Order: sequence, then C-alpha cells, then structure tokens
Amino acid sequence: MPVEEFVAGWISGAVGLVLGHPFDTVKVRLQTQTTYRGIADCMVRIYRHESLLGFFKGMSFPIASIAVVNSVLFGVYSNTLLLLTATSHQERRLQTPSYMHIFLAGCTGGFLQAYCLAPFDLIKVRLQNQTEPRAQLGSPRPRYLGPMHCAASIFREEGPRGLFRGAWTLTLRDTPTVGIYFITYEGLCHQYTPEGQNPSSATVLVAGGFAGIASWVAATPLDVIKSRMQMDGLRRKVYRGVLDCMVSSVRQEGLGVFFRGLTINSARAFPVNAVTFLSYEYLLRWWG
Ligand SMILES: C[N+](C)(C)CCCC[C@H](N)C(=O)O
Repeated sequence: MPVEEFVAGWISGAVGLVLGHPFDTVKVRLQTQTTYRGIADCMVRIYRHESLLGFFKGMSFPIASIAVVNSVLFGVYSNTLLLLTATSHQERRLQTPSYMHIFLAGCTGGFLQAYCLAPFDLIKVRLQNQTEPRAQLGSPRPRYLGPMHCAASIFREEGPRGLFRGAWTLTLRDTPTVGIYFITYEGLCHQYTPEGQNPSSATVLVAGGFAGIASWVAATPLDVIKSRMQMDGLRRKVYRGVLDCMVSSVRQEGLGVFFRGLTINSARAFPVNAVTFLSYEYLLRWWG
C-alpha cells in the first residue's frame, strides 16, 4: 500500500487549512447565526469584538486531526483506484482511469473520511460559534474554554454519541461530493496536460481550485444543515432529525437557506484546494 499518499494528503491538507480557516469561521457564523447582514458585516464585527484572533477560533483541533482526516481522504482514494484499475499514481498519468472509477474511489474516500472528521468538525463548529472575546478579567466566560474542554463538556452533557452529532449529515454531504472533487480535479488536469506528462504547476493549481469550488457548490446545502445539526442541543433540542432540520429551515428562511455561506465558501475553496493539490502532487513526485 503506497504510504506516501497518506503522508502527502496530511501535509498538503494542513497547509490549505491554515490558509482557509478565517473564511471558514465567517461561513459557519453565516450559516448558523441570523444576526449578521452579510460577509462584510460579519467580518467587521468579528474583528471589532474579538480581534484578529476571533477568525482563528477552533483551529487547533482541525490542525491536529487533519493528519488523520486528509490522509484517509487521499490515501483511501488512491488505494481504491489502485484496487479498481491496478495502476499506481504515476502510471495513471499514462493510463487515465475511467471517470466512473475516479468517482467511486472519491466516494469511498469521502465516506470513510467523514467518520474520522465528524467529532473534530463538531468541536470546530461549536468553538467558531462562540462570540465572546478571549478571556479577559471581568468579561463573560464563554461556554467552552478550549477544544479539550469542549470535547469533555459535550461528552458529559450529551454522552459519547453527542460527539457524533451531525455525523450522518456530514457523511451524506461528503460521500458524493468528494467523488465530484476528484472527477473535477482529474478531468481538468487531463484536459490541459499533454498525453503521458505530469500536469504543470499552473494546471494543478487551477484544477485543484476548481475541484474545491465544484465540490463545495454541491456540498453547501447539506453543509448548512450539518452545521445546524451540530449546533442543535446546546440549550434544548430543536430538530428531530436531518429532514426536520431541512424542512423547518426552509419554512423559516426560504430556499435561499441552502446557499448560506456559498460565496465565502467558494472564495475559500479555490486557494485552499489549489494549495492542497499542488503540495500533494509535489510531495508525491519528490518521493518518486
Ligand atoms: C467537503 N467537500 C467534499 C465539499 C470538500 C472536500 C475538500 C476538502 C478540503 N480540505 C476543503 O476543506 O476544502
């Protein structure tokens, strides 16, 4: 089993993650809180009230967990393709696999990755949604003091299953959309690369960026629902399940609710995934 793919997936994911986290925080707030008037309003208010640090809330757990999450994503994808097509990463440049195989391998990667991601993603979303400025003397104490405290409190208050709140919606979101992610990436690389050669850095950047946007456009409706399910149960449980969450969100806010955070998410997805794929390709080439 090519281990390099797992390691390359991890490092490239971490680079992308730090770059995109401030955008991610704005997205999560827009999706789950109705007090912001738009992207600019949300950014200004985070900055004024919580300083630059406010944008980086909830980043430490994703950084710690990206090793597992992204190496599962890329490693499972690549190894599933190896099983389906009997070709390695390098050989695939000469012999492009069918889009069906790419899609299936992507879905498998997305499905398995979602379960590793779920608890970390939950803690990220809960911390990102805390609007209190960093602890100062006399200021109100936020509910969660940090990622470990957050994990422990969820465990205590909502039980071990509480840590997997929203996991099912996350799986529904990621299984098909990771398929779309890899199809877009491989398709664009194939289109703009002469037969048998490695794609140029520019091609990888653009293909990676568009893969990010395409998959996030497809993922946004379930992303909104996922974030809402994760915030549910904080005071009392509002939703009875995924479907109930969808129906009551649409009833209250209209169909537009499914596109909450789409603009900021796409703006984030391009650079994040361009850098992710570029470092992934470079690391794999470097290791031969
Ligand atoms: C979830 N979805 C399949 C849409 C995107 C997968 C891309 C993952 C990347 N780390 C990012 O955060 O953009």
